[in-house]
Amino acid sequence: MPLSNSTSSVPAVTVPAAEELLSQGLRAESLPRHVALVMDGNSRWAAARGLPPTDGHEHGMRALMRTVRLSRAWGIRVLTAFGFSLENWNRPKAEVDFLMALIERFINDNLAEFLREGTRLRIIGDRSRLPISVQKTARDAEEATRNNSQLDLVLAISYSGRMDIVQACRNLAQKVDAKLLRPEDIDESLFADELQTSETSCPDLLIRTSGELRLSNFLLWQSAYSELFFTDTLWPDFGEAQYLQAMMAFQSRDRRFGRRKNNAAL
Ligand SMILES: CC(C)=CCC/C(C)=C/CC/C(C)=C/COP(=O)(O)OP(=O)(O)O
Repeated sequence: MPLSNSTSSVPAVTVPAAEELLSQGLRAESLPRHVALVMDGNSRWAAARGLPPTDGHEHGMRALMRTVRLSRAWGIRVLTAFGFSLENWNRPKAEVDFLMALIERFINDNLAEFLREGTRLRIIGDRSRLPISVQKTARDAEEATRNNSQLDLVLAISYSGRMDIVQACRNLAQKVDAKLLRPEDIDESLFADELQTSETSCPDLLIRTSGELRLSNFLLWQSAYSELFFTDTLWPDFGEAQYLQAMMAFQSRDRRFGRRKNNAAL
């Protein structure tokens, strides 16, 4: 099942069908439902070629779209990608401006494909800090794709996991203050309902590229039981081979969620 060519500038990739996944040693029925991505290493990729960081981000955008297409073809239901952290606002203005324009271009260039292929786009993070045109582009794309159900593509932009936890606490405190809730009513489920990810399941697999071994403030609450996969590959080089490797690793893990295997007695 080769993936159809799209109208965007990103080259199409060849995507294996379920039988091909099997031939690669993957079980199609136990792929992760939700994959989270920390797309790290764009600047190092560019520096290694004597290019400015912006070139790395440009190629990083292509790698993201390759990953979106592979995810859709493999039947992964949610892909959450860390596109810009709250801390990234401290980067040089020219790089920030470039990234904002890139995010807007990513949405505009791929909206037709999202609509055609059933991808729902959602943004999490502090969108009030985004340029007005990015806010509008994001809002319009979210509205246009809201009934799509093949793949949820969640872009974390101006995002901070800690900040999301803080704003959830504030919301709950206000509800307690307004006597809509008692403190003792607050449990994990009510708390998760206040997070920006309330509509989404927690990631089964979290991938970070570029050899860094940390979460960097990404999905802190949600990654409690995510399987972590780290690769030295720099994000712009992330492609089908690396994604398959992450899937293989995921399928080799024993997910117990703190329980004893098969509830075996001592
Ligand atoms: C949402 C969207 C359209 C994104 C496309 C572009 C993209 C992948 C952006 C990620 C931005 C980012 C700060 C990456 C980390 O690379 P880095 O500059 O920190 O690289 P380094 O670790 O080598 O310094």
